[in-house]
Amino acid sequence: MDQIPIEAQTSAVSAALTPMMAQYFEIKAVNPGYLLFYRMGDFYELFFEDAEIASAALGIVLTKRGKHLGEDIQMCGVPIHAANDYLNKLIKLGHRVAICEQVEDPAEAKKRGSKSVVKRDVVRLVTPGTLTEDDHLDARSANYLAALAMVRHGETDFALAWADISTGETFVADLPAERLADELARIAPAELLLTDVTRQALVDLHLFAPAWATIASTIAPEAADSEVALQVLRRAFPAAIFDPTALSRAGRSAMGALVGYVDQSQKGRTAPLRAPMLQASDAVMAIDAATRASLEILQTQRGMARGSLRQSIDLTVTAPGARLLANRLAAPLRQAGEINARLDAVERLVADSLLRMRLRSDLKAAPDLARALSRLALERGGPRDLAAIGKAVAAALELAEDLSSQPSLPPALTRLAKILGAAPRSLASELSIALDDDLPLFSRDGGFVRAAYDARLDEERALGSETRAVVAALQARLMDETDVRSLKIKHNGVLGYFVEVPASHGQKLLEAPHRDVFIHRQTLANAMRFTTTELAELEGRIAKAHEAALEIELGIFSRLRADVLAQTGELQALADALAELDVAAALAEVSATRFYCRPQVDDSLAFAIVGGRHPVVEQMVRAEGQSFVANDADLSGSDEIGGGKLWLVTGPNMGGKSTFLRQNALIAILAQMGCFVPAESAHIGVVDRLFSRVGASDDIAHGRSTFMVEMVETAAILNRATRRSLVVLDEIGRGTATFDGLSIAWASVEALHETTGCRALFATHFHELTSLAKTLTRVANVTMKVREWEGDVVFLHEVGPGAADRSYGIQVARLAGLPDPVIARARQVLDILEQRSVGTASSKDKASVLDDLPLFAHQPAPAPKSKDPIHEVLDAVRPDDMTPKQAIETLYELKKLRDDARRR
Ligand SMILES: Nc1ncnc2c1ncn2[C@@H]1O[C@H](COP(=O)(O)OP(=O)(O)OP(=O)(O)O)[C@@H](O)[C@H]1O
Repeated sequence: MDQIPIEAQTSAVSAALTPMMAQYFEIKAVNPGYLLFYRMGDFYELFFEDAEIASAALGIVLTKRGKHLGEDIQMCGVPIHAANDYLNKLIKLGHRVAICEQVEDPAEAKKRGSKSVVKRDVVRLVTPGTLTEDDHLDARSANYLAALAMVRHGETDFALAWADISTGETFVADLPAERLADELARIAPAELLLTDVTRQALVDLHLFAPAWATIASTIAPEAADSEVALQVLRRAFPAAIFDPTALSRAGRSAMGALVGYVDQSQKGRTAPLRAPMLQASDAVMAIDAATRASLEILQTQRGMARGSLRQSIDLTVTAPGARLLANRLAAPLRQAGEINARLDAVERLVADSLLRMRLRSDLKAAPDLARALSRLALERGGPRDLAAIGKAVAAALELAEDLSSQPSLPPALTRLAKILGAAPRSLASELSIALDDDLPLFSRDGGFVRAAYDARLDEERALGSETRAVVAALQARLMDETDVRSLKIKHNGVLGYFVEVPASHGQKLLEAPHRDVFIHRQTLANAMRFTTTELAELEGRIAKAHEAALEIELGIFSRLRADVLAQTGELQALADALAELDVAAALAEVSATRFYCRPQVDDSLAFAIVGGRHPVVEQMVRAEGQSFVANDADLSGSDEIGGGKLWLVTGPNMGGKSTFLRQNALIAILAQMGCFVPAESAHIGVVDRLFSRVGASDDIAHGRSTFMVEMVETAAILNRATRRSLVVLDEIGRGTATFDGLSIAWASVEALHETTGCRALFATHFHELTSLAKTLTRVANVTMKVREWEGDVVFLHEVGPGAADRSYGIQVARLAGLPDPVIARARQVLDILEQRSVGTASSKDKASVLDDLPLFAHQPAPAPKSKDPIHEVLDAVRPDDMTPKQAIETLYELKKLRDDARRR
């Protein structure tokens, strides 16, 4: 546990308990639901229940000090210098914190009487959705605050507004109830604001997802009132850039709640929220939460970045680029025109590797402009943020130069070049002239303005250093006068400047004649410290010069800050352009280095992939020195033939079905986000909704079994998929009795084919389903090829026409290490079951055969395997006796034997 000196925490409490507690309760009462960080000297103190919560969460000592209504007051505290870390921990655990500062000098309070309490006020509410500091944020992910509003007028019932106050991005969308879950899964807000009434309505409609409970923050009904919202929004955005009446009532209400909450949390400071972008519901590919999870788009099902699509293709070189890439992956487009415009930019950069390299290298010099700008606007920024803005502008100008010399740029890149070229050059040069190379984090620390930038500042600084020379001269003189050669003038935070002599010389200075000059300050074990009137005077002069210099620096800081904020709009546009260019160059880099191809994207119902690969598994397989087997998929259809094709995929476990299914869904996502795809060629008619259920798992936490989850999700697909959708389903119906499962799978395939007409891949172990291809015209059977070799199964990972005749379940079980007796027994049972189904025995006989099957005790020993040439070689080998040359030759021999066996 962290130990914080208790005396330091408690002295102030016992000194003025009652009036201070009164103040504490007053502040606490207006900030319900927040842990109150109550500033006392160098600590933030927490009391009562807050103290219990914080001490448990942070692992810090809980103390008791003083009494309130006869009860001990629980208390704990965190030191100011470490407060950020503690705050971070609390927010990550889902707490909300009110920061209450002393807002007057304690000396002022004393003037009102010795018992007066220093005035305090809450200066900021810190919640998961309102973070701005780099320490609290993941640089490469957005941090959204969302507000969900409901207006039950029969028109648009729900609207969602969301913003990242660390960058200013703001969005609003009207949403039908059934799309709420999809949108929230896409945006993944850190905090969701809603009223109790809205929450209850969602619960009643069975729309309140359990996961939302952890991010929900309740707001008062007035905060979401659509009329109040109008006023809030008119105050927040100039009429020229945003007209709140253009929003639906629900939209207004959501935006009003969002802006109101941000204002309240920042206590009078204005977050640089941008005019909200209206999101049309048909602009992006609909991908529900289960599909996102199953395809592991932004993170794996275990919540890890490693292994996700995002991690695999994120070659961006800036944090804003990484955030934009994640947003694009989460929201692939639906308009072929827009998709192709993005692809044009990528294609241009794929073709010109020199340009791509230059852009990526120049982009590296561009810091996170949007976040620096936001911190400056919220008065939380320092000199480094100013410098970041200057550097980003300089990088933008450099990039504009790179692009301007290029012939035949596609419109998307021309647009970016134009925005980058318009970056405020004079601002960047002013910032680079003004700011030093080595910068402190806070402006209050001073020392960040370059020499020769401001004549008055130089003067004060010179005065400061001159006076330091005077101190050195004084030291030399005192040395001579006292004849103590080891006399030194030193400085520390407690005493300021002082004269120090070794203890052995101390007595001399306490006596005449020196005692008239030297005033004793402190005696240490081996030194004695003094001051002199002259030294105190000098110290005053140094402090004054330092103060004057700091004041000038702070003046320069606020002027530069104002210059920057005056150009907020232009700088935000610049930040967008930098991020867009980074994404285009990164996607081009992925596409070029991994041999992706440009997909043909149009409004047809095509889905023809030649030589498709799984973007993530391919990387993993390659890392292990193996090669990935490319596979074709053709689900293309047309309205004339009633929709797209449905492929029934059979094959053993581990055969590569899931990989094949997922890779096609991921190829659709990559194409529609504007990236090349891992294939030799791809023709994709825009997919409106993507559904993927691959490897469903149970949801015990929410009381739903595997089978129930699977059925709920299948229902969602059958009800919501359209002819333009792509559906990827794995083993529907496996979680129940065979005949029930088969019937459900059968009926689902029929429904997808007859009613929906979507393009679909349907993997199954029910081989009976493959007969559907005979009756349903757009259904085709494909299978994952395997080869049997000496009782083992070799997976070729190759998709070919036809249906699997066997499941190879027992071979896979053996590979997985099931004990030999169990495997042998399984083979016996399988033989008998297979005989039954072929019908070589009467049913009575079959039943009795099964009854009579010997159990483990009587079963024969597993048949000896035929001699394996590889084992023979291995048995003969004695590594200790081999030379390196012999070893390598043996390795070649083994590999050849394995390859020969495979070919057999
Ligand atoms: N096309 C491929 N090329 C190379 N290796 C592959 C390919 N497809 C799959 N694999 C490898 O095979 C492993 C198993 O694949 P996958 O999980 O897709 O099989 P499956 O048939 O879906 O099995 P299950 O039904 O048990 O989930 C993968 O982890 C991967 O290492």
